[in-house]
Amino acid sequence: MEPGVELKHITFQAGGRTILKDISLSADRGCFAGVLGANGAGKTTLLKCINGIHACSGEVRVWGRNIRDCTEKEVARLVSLMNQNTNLEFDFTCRQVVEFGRYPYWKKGFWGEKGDERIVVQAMRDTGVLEFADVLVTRISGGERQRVLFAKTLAQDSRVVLLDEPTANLDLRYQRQLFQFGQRLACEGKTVLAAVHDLNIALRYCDTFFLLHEGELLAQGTAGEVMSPEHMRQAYGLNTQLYRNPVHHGLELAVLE
Ligand SMILES: Nc1ncnc2c1ncn2[C@@H]1O[C@H](COP(=O)(O)OP(=O)(O)OP(=O)(O)O)[C@@H](O)[C@H]1O
Repeated sequence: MEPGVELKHITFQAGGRTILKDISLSADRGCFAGVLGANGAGKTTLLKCINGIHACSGEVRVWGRNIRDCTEKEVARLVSLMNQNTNLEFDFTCRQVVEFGRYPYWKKGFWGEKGDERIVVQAMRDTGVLEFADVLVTRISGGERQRVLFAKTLAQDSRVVLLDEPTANLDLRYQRQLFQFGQRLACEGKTVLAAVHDLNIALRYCDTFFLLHEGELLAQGTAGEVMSPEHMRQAYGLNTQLYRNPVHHGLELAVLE
């Protein structure tokens, strides 16, 4: 079985600079991967190469298909991206935003396929935003908007789910809920990749890690393989140590200075 996401020698250039340099990686179906790296390391750019927003050199394969051979709607059925900077300045209701997640399944000009309403309502219920369904998305808080965007991502029901700093505006309870959803999607067999700054939340919920540094893939694999003191020093300039949390017994990363 081919991996959920496979990148072969991806290079991306913009503004006269090479932002991603010869990246090859593979993420299995059913894995929840944390994409790590300092500010500017290339995490967002990498996610945008996977869903084809950025035209890069090399090969991007999703569920065994080269995304260059797919139509826009085929790509959207294969990959969804929850973006940290999605512009929601238009006067759509929260329900309409979530309904847009069903766009890849719409027949020409048709809004709301049969069965879509059930999927949309379920996604809003799961993310706790059903009560805002008829409220304009410009009238809710940043964290509530983030949850509406996640509901849209759930409604899109793609094989691969890309989350770019998905918990940036979320309180503790919804951060946990979102990562638990990531795990659930992976258990359903999807491939989930999340760009994350909070390494301890990544350690708690992700099973695979990719560490970027200045546009290059520094390490990929388990927490122990990726978050070694040498890699963390190189990527973040910090002395760190992985240890087992005595309360929940999972791995955590301590910064030693
Ligand atoms: N379209 C572009 N044109 C020029 N430079 C770009 C473009 N997009 C990104 N960059 C640069 O590429 C580098 C990587 O950006 P990217 O947003 O992928 O980093 P990141 O790891 O997601 O960072 P952060 O953690 O701060 O969100 C940055 O130095 C950024 O300034």
